[in-house]
Amino acid sequence: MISLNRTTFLTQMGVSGACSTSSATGRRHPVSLKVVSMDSNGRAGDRSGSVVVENSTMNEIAKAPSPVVEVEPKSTASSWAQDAYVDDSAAATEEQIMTPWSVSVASGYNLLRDPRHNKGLAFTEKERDAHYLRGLLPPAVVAQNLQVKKMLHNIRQYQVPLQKYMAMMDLQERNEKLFYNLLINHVEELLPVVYTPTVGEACQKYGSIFRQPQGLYISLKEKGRILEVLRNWPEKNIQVIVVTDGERILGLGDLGCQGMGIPVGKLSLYTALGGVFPSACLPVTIDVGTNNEELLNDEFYIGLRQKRATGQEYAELIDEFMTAVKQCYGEKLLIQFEDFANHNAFDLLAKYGATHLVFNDDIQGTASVVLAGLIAALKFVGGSLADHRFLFLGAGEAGTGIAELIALEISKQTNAPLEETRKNIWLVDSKGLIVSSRKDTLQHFKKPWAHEHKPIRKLIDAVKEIKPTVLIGTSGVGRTFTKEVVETMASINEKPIILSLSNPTSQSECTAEEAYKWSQGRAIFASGSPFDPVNYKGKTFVPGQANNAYIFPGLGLGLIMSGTIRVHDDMLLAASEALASQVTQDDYNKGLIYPPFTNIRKISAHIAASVAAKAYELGLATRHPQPKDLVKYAESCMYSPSYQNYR
Ligand SMILES: NC(=O)C1=CN([C@@H]2O[C@H](COP(=O)(O)OP(=O)(O)OC[C@H]3O[C@@H](n4cnc5c(N)ncnc54)[C@H](OP(=O)(O)O)[C@@H]3O)[C@@H](O)[C@H]2O)C=CC1
Ligand SMILES: CC(=O)C(=O)O
Ligand SMILES: [Mg+2]
Repeated sequence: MISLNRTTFLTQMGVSGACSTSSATGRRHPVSLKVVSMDSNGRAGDRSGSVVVENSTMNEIAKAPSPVVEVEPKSTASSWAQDAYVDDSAAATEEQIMTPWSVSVASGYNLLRDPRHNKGLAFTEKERDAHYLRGLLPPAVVAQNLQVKKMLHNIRQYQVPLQKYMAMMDLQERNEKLFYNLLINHVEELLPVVYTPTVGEACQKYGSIFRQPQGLYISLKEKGRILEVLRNWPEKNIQVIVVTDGERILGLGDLGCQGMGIPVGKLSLYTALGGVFPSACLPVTIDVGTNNEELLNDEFYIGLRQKRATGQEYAELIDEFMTAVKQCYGEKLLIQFEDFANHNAFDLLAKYGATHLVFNDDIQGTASVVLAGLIAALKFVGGSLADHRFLFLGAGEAGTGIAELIALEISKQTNAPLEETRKNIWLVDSKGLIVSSRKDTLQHFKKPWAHEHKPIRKLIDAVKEIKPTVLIGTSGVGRTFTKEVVETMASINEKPIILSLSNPTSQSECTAEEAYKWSQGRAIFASGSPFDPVNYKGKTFVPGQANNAYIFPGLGLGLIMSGTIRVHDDMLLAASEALASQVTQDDYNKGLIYPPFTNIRKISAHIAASVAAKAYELGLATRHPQPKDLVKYAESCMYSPSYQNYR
């Protein structure tokens, strides 16, 4: 049995119009949300409580009275999306995974409560008649753009960012298309609401603001039953999972189960910025406990109240998860690891990189976005990457990930061995400069950076000694780029490149204002979380946002649309080059090394096309034939947040 998304199934079955049917009580009433689920024996049962279809087979369901059908616009996009959803040849059979098969058919009261299909006041008169909505809505019929205007107005009324976040999450749970229309069309204003910095505060307070669950929670309680848990998710055709175990949420540390805000936020960017269909996205939090005492003692904490499981217990749960999702969703499922602590992150990437389509956003996505910024920054500082010296504060996932990709790019450009190109890159961790005398005590991911040098304890001394042209903050500790550090960078360089990557804003190594003021307006500056433009001595400086959000949506789209089965470093390099190529002269004139997020869908299409092209070149793409114009193809694949007409 193939699995279909709701719309595809209904369209293929040729069903249209609304209908009446019998409920469990025998009362005739308009079909409301009908959710038919099948057990392993092919029997269907009710999952909504509104309509029961017992002992039905697929054919019987197909013959069932006609439900509401979305009329898909005739475009390549919808055909790609539908193809993508039905193409689960690599996935396990229904019998193997015992997944209940579900079809939702919404009308009437339940249609208004189905976020994927709800249009609120935008339902037309015809739709109100056809779908049993008469009387359930006030008389006004409004266009989607007016709804967007109203929501934006309402959100702007909130002074507290967390309230804006909650309003956005409520909207996502109420009317998905309106949520995405609003986010896509006001991305610069709303990205800081659904993403960093506000999502950080939301995770810290997730328990107390918890209303409607989002995403899938897999805790130690579900050990041995993960396949069964995946079955409870209403969508079967998942193309991308963002998963965290909550141990390193932004620079805020261990937030346990409350890290869920991150996969939810990242996946909403997959859709808004990269055009991946929301129904194909699955946010997951793996809860193995938390070592955060404050949360363990918080009466509103939503996770397991125990210390983190480690070692074999941890590994077994992750392994069961990785096996189950591949079995359920197939080999082409993209799994993005997010905000794991570094003592697990590198090992998970190495282990599953060989068997799954996995990608660590903190290590690889961050590396790709920073490399893009550095390529663009060469316009200001001249030379090639090989001419520069790099110093990092922070030698974890982000720091060593970026360092390695820079070294790889230089190695490719100069044909110098990787070991050689690493020598211009220095990292400082919490114990000081990473040098060879520390090698025996270093974690494995730091060892390649242990160069010959006398030990140096403090960042400022490392800056004076190494004389970097580029200073990158990946420490997760705010205000560590002090006045002295920035001034020293400015005394060494005409145009010092300073990137404060740590999130959220409170953890940024310095603010935009500090970077410009202390460097007398000479710094090329970008930060992980957004800062407002700064006025210094009558001139306006616009800081860029060096955040992996520029990369992962386009990278993910490129992998998905080409049916790629493994991530390769060359794809990260291709993504960097594609992003850097999107910085316009106008952006350079403003001092920017990243293009504005306003054009992000176009940028993502270019990134997706470059990644897909690389995947085809490497023989890792499985979707054939290769589309002629990959940029156009990527654009045509993207989810549209405009309402569809219901017959
Ligand atoms: N802008 C972006 O797109 C991204 C930003 N980030 C941000 O980067 C930060 C770090 O993330 P990640 O690399 O995953 O975290 P890790 O925990 O893997 O690494 C943190 C590193 O910082 C070092 N460190 C901690 N405190 C200090 C200090 N006071 N002085 C010097 N070094 C210190 C640690 O040292 P030690 O090893 O000795 O413990 C470690 O090497 C986070 O704030 C995160 O939000 C992450 C990914 C993407
Ligand atoms: C942006 C991001 O992934 C982080 O701060 O962890
Ligand atoms: Mg992250």
